[in-house]
Amino acid sequence: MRELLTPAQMGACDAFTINHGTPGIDLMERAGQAVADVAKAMTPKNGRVLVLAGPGKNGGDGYVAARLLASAGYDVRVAALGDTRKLEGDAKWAFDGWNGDVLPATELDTSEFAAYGLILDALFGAGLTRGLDGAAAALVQAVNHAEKPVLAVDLPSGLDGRKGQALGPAVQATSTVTFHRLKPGHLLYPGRALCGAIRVADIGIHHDAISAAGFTAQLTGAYLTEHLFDLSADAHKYARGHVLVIGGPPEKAGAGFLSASVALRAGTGLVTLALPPETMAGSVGQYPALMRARCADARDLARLLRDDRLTACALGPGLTPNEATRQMVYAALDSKTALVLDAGAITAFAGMVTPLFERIMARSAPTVLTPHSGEFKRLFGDSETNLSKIERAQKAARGSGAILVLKGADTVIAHPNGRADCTYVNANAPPWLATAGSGDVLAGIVAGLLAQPDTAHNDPQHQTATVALGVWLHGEAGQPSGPALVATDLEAALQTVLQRVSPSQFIAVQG
Ligand SMILES: NC(=O)C1=CN([C@@H]2O[C@H](COP(=O)(O)OP(=O)(O)OC[C@H]3O[C@@H](n4cnc5c(N)ncnc54)[C@H](OP(=O)(O)O)[C@@H]3O)[C@@H](O)[C@H]2O)[C@@H](O)CC1
Ligand SMILES: [K+]
Repeated sequence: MRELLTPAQMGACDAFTINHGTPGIDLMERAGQAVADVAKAMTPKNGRVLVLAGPGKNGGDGYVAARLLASAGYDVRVAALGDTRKLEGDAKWAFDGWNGDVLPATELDTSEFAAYGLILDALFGAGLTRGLDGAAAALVQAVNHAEKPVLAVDLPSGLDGRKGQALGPAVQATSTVTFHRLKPGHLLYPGRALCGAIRVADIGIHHDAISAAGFTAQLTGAYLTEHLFDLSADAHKYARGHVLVIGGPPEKAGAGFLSASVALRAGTGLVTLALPPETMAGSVGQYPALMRARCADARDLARLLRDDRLTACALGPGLTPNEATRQMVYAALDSKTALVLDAGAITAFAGMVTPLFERIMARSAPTVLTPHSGEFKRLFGDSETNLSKIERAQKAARGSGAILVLKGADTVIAHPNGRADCTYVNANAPPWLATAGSGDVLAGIVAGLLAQPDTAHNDPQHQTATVALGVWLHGEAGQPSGPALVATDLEAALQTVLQRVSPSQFIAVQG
């Protein structure tokens, strides 16, 4: 269930299934049934349900659901947008199966919406081609104004299922039932907020359909923990990797400490925090599990990176975006370690990306860039308005040679190969994870995971899954604190999450 399908890919899955012998009306019947089942759970038996049916197959699902709800004893009213005489194919079949009245939606008295227990939005789904206007826009606005429970069929009407954006008005749903697999629009903001609670219903799509139609990305999840390094009981600490984190000046030194301490928590064997002399002086006694090294400039860094036991390096948290940082990034890019570039190390290259991308592309070890949307714009611009966030991350990964972590409430992870099986969307991050230092923690987790030996080999799927695992762990760790979360809480929370999901089967022998 982890593949994400664009509406076009979902349409191809429908067509594949139909071509392999399942009539389209069977798919529509199951879709309508799934919608009716959720509707029944949302409104009391015999309650009043208003079904708004559109001009295509989304409307068809609505007519099926109307029939099933009416036969289950609900008081169902159906209003159609568009000329029902123009309905064709499966949608016409579903319309013909509805025995009750159908009111033109333009004749609805929207002030009566408040009298319904549930509004079923079956206006537009996968076939939305443009922003809503005219009668459709007015209807959607009336639905939102009514402040009643709304169940959206497949997608809230007006929402683009590929991009997760609405060009015009869009339904604010309480719940959304979609079919077979999630679509990007269910996860990418603002789409995710429009969907409410999302359910994915099985409608009997052929099991080979996705391999034939393709998918666009995968949803992260607990399954990624299979990429956690499985510690053998007698593992030497060097066998678990060694991360070098570069810390910044005293006023931003906390960032490096956050990254370094969680890199250790993520399971790497050793972490060295490289600090400029003025920060070094003030840090004695803090974080005793970390090693420290003096690093005043790029030359010092190059010297530190000559230690071939280092397996990953994180650079950027707490660093000032300037020439000195650029030189440090170049020194790190010349090394053979996995590299995570974040914050100051990203912004330092605003408007001068060519030498950065050339050097990333020349590396054999993985390089990870972790921009939030502002940092992303500084490196890649923001002119590609027709691309979804997934497509923008894939394009930026291809253009830079880096594994891209485009952060946000809907973080996208993409490998430069652009493949869907090396692209992820993360959806477990609570809103309060957007807090000072949270990005530093993420950079540390990712570096700590990449440092471990399983990830050193050059398999793009494994590397991207490891980065995606880091993003997922960060989201999991962010959940328990609630809105009071501060970044330092994430370290202990990460420990709890890893206790829960760790693959190690250590059995203590008692005397
Ligand atoms: N067998 C299957 O495939 C299955 C499909 N299923 C269901 O089918 C749904 C997809 O159906 P669909 O492809 O007919 O598209 P749908 O969303 O109903 O809209 C198309 C209509 O809207 C119109 N229109 C578009 N944009 C507009 C706008 N801005 N403003 C005004 N009009 C606009 C467009 O007109 P046109 O663009 O041609 O002018 C066309 O008339 C899918 O979401 C799922 O619910 C399930 O039953 C499972 C089996
Ligand atoms: K809909």
